[in-house]
Formats: sequence, structure tokens, C-alpha cells
Amino acid sequence: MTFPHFRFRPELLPRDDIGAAGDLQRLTMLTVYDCIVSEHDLRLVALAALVCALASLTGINLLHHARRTHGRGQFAWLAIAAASTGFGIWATHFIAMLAFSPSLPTAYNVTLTIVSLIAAVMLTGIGVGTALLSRLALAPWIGGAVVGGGIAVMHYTGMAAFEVAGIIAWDSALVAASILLGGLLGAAALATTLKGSSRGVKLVGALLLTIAICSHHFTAMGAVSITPDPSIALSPSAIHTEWLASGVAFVSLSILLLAVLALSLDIRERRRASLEMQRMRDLTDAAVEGLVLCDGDSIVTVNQSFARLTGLTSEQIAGQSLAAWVPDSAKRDTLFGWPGQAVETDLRNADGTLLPVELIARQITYNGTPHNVVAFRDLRDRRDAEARIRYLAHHDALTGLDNRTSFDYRLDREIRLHRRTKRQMALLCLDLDGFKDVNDLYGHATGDRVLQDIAKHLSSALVDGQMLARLGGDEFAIIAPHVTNPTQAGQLADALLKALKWDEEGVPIGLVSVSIGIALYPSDGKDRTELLSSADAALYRAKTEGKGTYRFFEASMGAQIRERRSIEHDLRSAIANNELSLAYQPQAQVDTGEVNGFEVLLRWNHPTRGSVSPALFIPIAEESGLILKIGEWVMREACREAASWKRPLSVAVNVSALQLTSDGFVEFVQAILEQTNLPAKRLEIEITETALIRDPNRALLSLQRLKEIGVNIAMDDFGTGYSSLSNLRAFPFDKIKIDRSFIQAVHANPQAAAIVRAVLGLGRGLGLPVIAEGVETSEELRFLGLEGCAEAQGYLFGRPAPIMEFMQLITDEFMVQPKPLMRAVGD
Ligand SMILES: Nc1nc2c(ncn2[C@@H]2O[C@H](COP(=O)(O)O[C@H]3[C@@H](O)[C@H](n4cnc5c(=O)[nH]c(N)nc54)O[C@@H]3COP(=O)(O)O)[C@@H](O)[C@H]2O)c(=O)[nH]1
Repeated sequence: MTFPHFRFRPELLPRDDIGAAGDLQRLTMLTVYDCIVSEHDLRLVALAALVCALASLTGINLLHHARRTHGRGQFAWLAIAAASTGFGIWATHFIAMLAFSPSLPTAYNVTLTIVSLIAAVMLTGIGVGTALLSRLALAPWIGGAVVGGGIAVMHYTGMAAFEVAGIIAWDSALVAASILLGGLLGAAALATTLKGSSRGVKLVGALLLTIAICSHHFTAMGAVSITPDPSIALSPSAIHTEWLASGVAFVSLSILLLAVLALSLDIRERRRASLEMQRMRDLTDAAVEGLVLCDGDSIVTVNQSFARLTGLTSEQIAGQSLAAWVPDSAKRDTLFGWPGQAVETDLRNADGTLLPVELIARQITYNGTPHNVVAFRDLRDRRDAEARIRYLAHHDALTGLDNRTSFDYRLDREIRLHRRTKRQMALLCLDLDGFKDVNDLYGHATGDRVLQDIAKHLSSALVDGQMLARLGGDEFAIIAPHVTNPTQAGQLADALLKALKWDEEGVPIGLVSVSIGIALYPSDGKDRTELLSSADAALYRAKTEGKGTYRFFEASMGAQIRERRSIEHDLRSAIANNELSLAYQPQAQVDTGEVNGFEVLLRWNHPTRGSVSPALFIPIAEESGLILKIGEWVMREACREAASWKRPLSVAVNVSALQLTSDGFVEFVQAILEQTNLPAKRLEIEITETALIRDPNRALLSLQRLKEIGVNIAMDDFGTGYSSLSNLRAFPFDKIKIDRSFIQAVHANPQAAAIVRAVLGLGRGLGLPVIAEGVETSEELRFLGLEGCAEAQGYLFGRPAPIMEFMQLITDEFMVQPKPLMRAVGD
């Protein structure tokens, strides 16, 4: 009788039988290994391997599904994964045992067989649970090793259930090797598969687990030696091999069902993930900001915005390191060290250009593992805007010159420097002459262009180190640090004036000129305020003494400015202090001398200065805005006075530009007329041409409404301003008043006579009566009579005086003779 399947183990035989057994050794004892290769039913071995692989793949897939699930569901999926793997281990073992034919009677102990199945499922459950749920870094390894331990426990419990008519002996080294193989490969399987979620890691995990189970089984089987012993009987309660085959078939079917479940789950999950991925890609592509998904430092995917920033395609960028795009490693550390915190750094794009960007990182779970999403905000527009804001904060937007802030800063710095070095420097203040008229006549667009051209021409006259700034409106200033004496300063001013002698298209030459005031540091001022005030005083002098020229600061100028301020100060309280009064000057018919009415002229009797000329204080009142309050007082007093006259004579009131264009002026006049009961047609307002063109639209509106309520309107000082026919036609005038400068020159100056004739002709042409002012002599009156001028005003008829002086005129029919009948007072 031969036992070809078994390795002969002499140490296991009874000592007395050793000699006989030695003969059998060569013939009957084969290793289990030999048995697998040559004596196993290879079809069943293949089936065992297939079931094992299927169970492993199912188990690993279910494990991944459990990882994606949260809460109770996760435990359920872990249990199913454990059952699938445990069944697989068990089925592999028993199918392999079925394939094993030791040619001896065999059977299986029921209890131990069941225990082996339970042990396989339980230990696998503990293993996968540990691998997935523990926070330990080595949890997948530990869990995998537990699964490997489960394979061993199952195997050896299963072998304990194995009954054979022989003596089973174990090779302890191979037993140890089998346990080690199962443990190590099991650990490697779980650790590998839980590193990611791709199909690749799942397959590798499943393969390692299959090898773990199979290698353990066959190594453990290699440790087995069976010495036939016919005296050993199989227990009657043991399961026969046929029955075991049925059990194994059932378990294998279960595995198959679980595999189908796992596969469908996997397919569903992949579809969902792919849809989610597409949706996420669409969403991120719609984002304005660049978005980068990173696994560690490696870029997984990017959106279109980021691709555009870099100049490559998303596909080209995927897989690259983030460091390739964000070179500053310290900033990268901050980015990932402080998620949610904005970090400003540079992005190096494909052509090497550095772009300023703001980055914010956030951690997300992507495909079951933690990833970083980095948002890239392109800061170029913001940086440009910041630069623009910085520029605008220090520059004038129209001319591009430095503005007042920048000028003040530079002047303070130069003063400090010159104080230390004890050197002199010059400050020049410039103001355009007639610029307002350019704006009014030619519009703001031309005004802007003139300012830009002036800035350009002035700049061309400067040398390095000198600073030209636009302080506002038509005011400019120059800091000349190396101009150390008046001669050099004068030369600079000459150069500036010369630079401005250019032909401005559309603007008549000479309409715009520049006045310049010069102050020297430290003689004219020791700090910015003092130096500027001195240059301003010199500028004022230049303007009042001819314009288009320059003046140096003189100590007396300070006094003039102080004087001006003092007048303004006193004027504020003049009404309340009863210092203002009205003078009336008759306006009469040239041919008959009959008085038609009076012009009202303001007088100021200052407590210490005495009578202050309106030619002095009216411009100050206009500049300071006080004319609004004063003008109201004049209008109220004049209307009240005129309403009290017995004769319905007219009263002419001078109205400045500021009044005419101020809010509610027409309503105010209307209210005064109602309050005083003066018929509107007896009131005449005198407007200069300059007042009209300052704000033509508003002026026209006010004049039209005044005209609607019946007030007469006269154009004052005609001939001195623009003398524009279009103004006469555009505005609703009732009368033209020829300026006295022409009247007083009619005999000496043929040109003046020609102008008077022309104005009279114009009046006739437009159907507007003309009044001549400043008539002092009977020759002038005769000239006007011959030229057909209907009305006149002047010293010849009477000087401006309090109304009391004209009592007879306002009460009785009275004709003023063409000679100075009354003595002028207050003029
Ligand atoms: N907005 C207001 N302006 C006013 C008001 N009151 C006066 N003014 C303006 O002040 C300027 C100077 O006025 P004044 O010194 O009163 O001079 C006027 C007359 O005195 C002077 N005049 C009149 N006749 C003669 C004359 O024969 N010879 C001569 N040398 N001067 C004469 O002319 C001035 C009147 O000018 P006008 O108004 O253009 O008719 C002056 O511009 C006033 O307008 C006021 O209340 N509001």
C-alpha cells in the first residue's frame, strides 16, 4: 500500500516502527506542496482562487463604499464588506480542501467548521473597521494585519475541523510563515487600497488580499503532514465532504450576490462621481477666479480661469506641482498653514511673467481624501486701480500736474532742506487772467483744453528740480529750489510768460494771459503759509496792475491784503450797524429833460473810514458772497422807497451775477414787489454782460421769469465787455445802457463817437431803447440828441444823492433842465 500524497514524517512514527518506516520514506511521503501541484484537483484549485479573487474584489469595493458613507450606513456597509471577505476566506479554504484528495477518508467537524466561518467574518470585520474608523496613522496597516490574523484563525480552526484517518503533524516554521504571510499581505492590501479611491488602488488592494488568503492557505497546507492510521475512525457527526461542498457552494453564491451588489454600487458611485465632477467643473469654469485642486503639492485639476492666467490648458497643468506656479515657498506655507486666510503673492505664468495674485486655500474632501482647493484672484486690475488712486491723490486729473497735496508736501520738504543749508529759493504763484471768460464764451471743453495747454507750455519753461503744480481752478504754483535771487526769479517768470505766447486755436490771442506773484524764501516767508501768502499778495498786485505780468512780493502788499480782509470783515456787519444807504441818480429824456426814473446806487458810510466807494467794496462783496445779503437789502429798500413816490417813476437796481443766478432770486423779487406794492413794470434791473455769460442758462431762465412777472431788464455798461449782438438777441432786454467811458470821450475820440452811433443803431435795429450814462456836459447831451439817443443819466442831470434831494421830482411834474441842476451828495 502506498500513500503517494503525504510527506513521510519519521519523527511522528512510534519509535519501534522507525526502521520499517525508513523504507516507506522514499516512496510514500510527499510534501503538501507536491500534493497541490500534482495531486490536487486543479479545477477546484482554480475555482478556489477565483472565488477568493471575487470575494477580495467585492470586499475591497464594499470597503470603499463604506468609506464614502457616513453615520449608521457606514457600519452596515462595513458589516457587509466583512461578511463578503470573511465568506471569501472561508469558501477559498474549503474549496481548496475539497480539491485536496489525501486518498483517505475525510470529514469535517460541524461546530468547528461553523466557528471557522464566524471567526473569519468577525476578525475581518474588526480589521476593516479598524482600518477605516481609527484615526491612527497606521490604522490601515493594523486593520489589514487583523484581517490577515482572521485568515489564519479561520484556516487553523478549519483545519481543526478537518478529520482524517491518519495522524496530522505540523511544521511549525511553515505555520509561522503562513501566519506572517497572511498578516503582512493583509496589512499591505488594506493600506494600499485606502490610499486612494481609483480603480487602480482597488485592484491592487484586491490582488494583495487574494494573495494573502491563497499564500496563507497553501503555505499552511505545506506545514501539514498526515500519517495514515487506519485505526483512527471519523466521528459519525462529522460532515461528509459532499455536504461541505453544498455549504461551500451556498457561501460562494452569497459571495457572487454580494459581488453583484458591490459592482452595481461601484458603477452607480462612479456615475454619480463623474456627474458631480462634470457639474463641479462647469461650476468652477464659470468662476471668475482661478481654482486649483491640489493633492498635497500636486495639482489634480484646474478651472478655465486659472488656465487662462497661466497661459496653458487645464490638461497641461494637471499633475504639475503648485510650486511651479507659486514660486514663493514661504507664501505657500502660509497659504496651507492658515486655510481661509488671504495671501498676496506672485503667480509665474507660462512665459515667466509674474502676475500679482491673492490666494485663499480651503480643505475639502475629494474622492474620500483631503485635498486643498486654492482660489487665485488676479490682482492686476486692483493694483492698477490702487496705482491710479495713488496717482490721483497726488496729481491733478486734468493736467497731470502735481496737485495741492503734493505741492504742500514738496514745499514743506524744500523749506526744511533750505533752512538746513541756509540757501534761498523762489515760490511763484500763477493765476490765469480772463480764464472765466474763456469758459463762459467757449465752453468748458475749450477751458479744459486751455488749462492743459497752459500746463504743457509752463512745464516746457521749467528746468530739472522745479515743480509745477495746479492748486485748483486756474491757479498754478512753481517751486524753484535753485532760484536763489530776484534776478533769477524774474528770468524764470519772463520765460514762463514767453512760453505762454502761443496761438490757441479757437481762443483769441491775448484773451488768456497769466499773472505771476513771486516770493523768496526765507526773506518773504519762513514757512509754507507765510511764503504762499506773500506770493499770493504779489500775484494780486500783478493782476491789479495790468495782468499778463509778474510782481515780486513787497512788505507793503501784506498790508493791502490785510486791508481787504478788514473791509470784508466790516462789511459783514454793515447792514446790522445801519452803515449802508442808497443814493438815487435821475434818468431823464434827452429831448425834454423829463425825469423817467432813478438808478439806485449803494453807499457805505464806514464808522472810521467814512464813505467807502462801491467800486472798492462791491467787488469784495461779490468775491465773498456778501453781495447776496446786501443785494436783498438794496432791492427791498429801493422798492419800498419807489412805492412811496407820488409819481410812478421807474427805479433801476444793479444786480450782480451771483444774485441773478442764485436760487430763489425771482421768487424773492416777486415777494418784495408784493410786500411793497410796487408795480413790477416800475422796477428795472441792470445786468452787466459779464454777469450773463458766467452761467448763461440760469441767467436766461431768471431773466425770462422776471420778464414774465413784468420787471424791465437793462443791459448795463454796454460796450465794455463782449458787446455781443447774440447776447442782446438771446436775452430778453428792454434797454441798452451805453457805458460812460464812451460818452465822456465822444468829442475827443472819433472811435468812441462811432461806437456810440453803432450802439444807438443797434438799439434801433433791435427795437431797444438806449440810455447813455455818465453825461456830464451839454455838448455830450447835444451829441446824443443829434444821434437820436432818447434817454440819459449823468452829473449833468444830477449826481447820485439821497432821495430827499429829489423830493420835488418824485412829488411834482418837473422837468430836469439839461444842466447840473442839483448838487451831488455822497458821490
Ligand atoms: N451790484 C451792485 N452794484 C452796485 C450797487 N451800487 C453801485 N454799484 C456798482 O458799483 C460801481 C460803482 O458805483 P458808483 O461809485 O456809485 O458809480 C456810479 C455813479 O456814481 C457813476 N456815475 C453816474 N454818473 C456819472 C457821471 O456823470 N460821471 C462819472 N464820472 N460817474 C458817474 O457811475 C456809476 C454807475 O454805474 P452803473 O451801475 O454802471 O450805471 C458801479 O459799477 C455800480 O454799478 C448795488 O447796489 N449793487
